Amino acid sequence: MSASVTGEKTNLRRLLAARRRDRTTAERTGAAEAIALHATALPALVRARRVAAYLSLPSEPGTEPLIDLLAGRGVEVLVPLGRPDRSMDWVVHELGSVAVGALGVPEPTGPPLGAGALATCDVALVPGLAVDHAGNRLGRGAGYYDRALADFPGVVCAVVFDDELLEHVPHEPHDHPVDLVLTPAGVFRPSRDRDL
Ligand SMILES: Nc1nc2c(c(=O)[nH]1)N(C=O)[C@@H](CNc1ccc(C(=O)N[C@@H](CCC(=O)O)C(=O)O)cc1)CN2
Ligand SMILES: Nc1ncnc2c1ncn2[C@@H]1O[C@H](COP(=O)(O)OP(=O)(O)OP(=O)(O)O)[C@@H](O)[C@H]1O
Repeated sequence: MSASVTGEKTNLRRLLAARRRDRTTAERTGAAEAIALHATALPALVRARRVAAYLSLPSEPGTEPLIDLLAGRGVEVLVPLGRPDRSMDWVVHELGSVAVGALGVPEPTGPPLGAGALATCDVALVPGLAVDHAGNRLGRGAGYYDRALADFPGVVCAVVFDDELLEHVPHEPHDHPVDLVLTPAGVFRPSRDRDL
C-alpha cells in the first residue's frame, strides 16, 4: 500500500508543480497580499510571539507580506535553513540578509539557532503543494517538514493557493497533519473526522 501511496504522491506533485508554473505574476502577487490580509485576523497568529515561517520560492504563494506584517507587530520570525541530512536549522529573519541556498531556496545568512528553535515557536507556517480537508499536507517529497514537525507542540498552518485545497491528498503514517490552512480566499480549519 505504501508503495502505491508514494507513486500517487509523485504524480500529484508533478501535476501541482505544472499548475504552479502556469500561474501569472499578478496571481502570485495577489495571493501573497490576500494571505497576509487573512493572517491579520487569525487568532493563533494574533497571539503569537514567535513564528516559524519560510522565505517563499517564486512558484509558491508569497510569504513576504505576511512576514513583514508579523515583524511589524513585533513578532519574532524564524526562517529555515535546509541541512544535507534533511533536518532544518532556524535563523531569525532580518531584512536584507538572504542568499540562495543549495536547494535553490532563499535562505537567511544570520547565525543559526539550532533545530530545537522550532519548538520555541507558537505557530509554524509551512509550505506545501496541497492540503486536503482533513489537514493532510503534500510537501516536496524530501520529508524536511514531517521530520521537524514530528515533536512540534505549536499550531501548524500550511500556506497554499486556493485550488490546492483538495478533497483528498495521499498520505502516509509519518505525514504530520496541519491545524490550519491559509489560502488567498481565507483560513480553512481542517476537520480530521472527515478523513474516513
Ligand atoms: N520556500 C521554501 N523553503 C523551504 C522549503 C520549501 O518547500 N519552500 N523546504 C521544504 O522542504 C525546505 C527546503 N527543502 C527543499 C526541498 C526540495 C526542493 C526542490 O525540489 N526544489 C526544486 C524547485 C522547486 C520550485 O522552484 O518550485 C528543485 O530544486 O528543482 C526545494 C526545497 C526548507 N525551506
Ligand atoms: N518523522 C520522520 N522521520 C524519518 N523520516 C521521515 C519522517 N517523515 C518523513 N520521513 C521520510 O521523508 C521522505 C519524504 O516524505 P514525504 O513524501 O511525506 O515528504 P513531504 O511531506 O512531501 O515533504 P516535507 O515534509 O518536506 O514537506 C520519506 O522517505 C519518509 O520516509
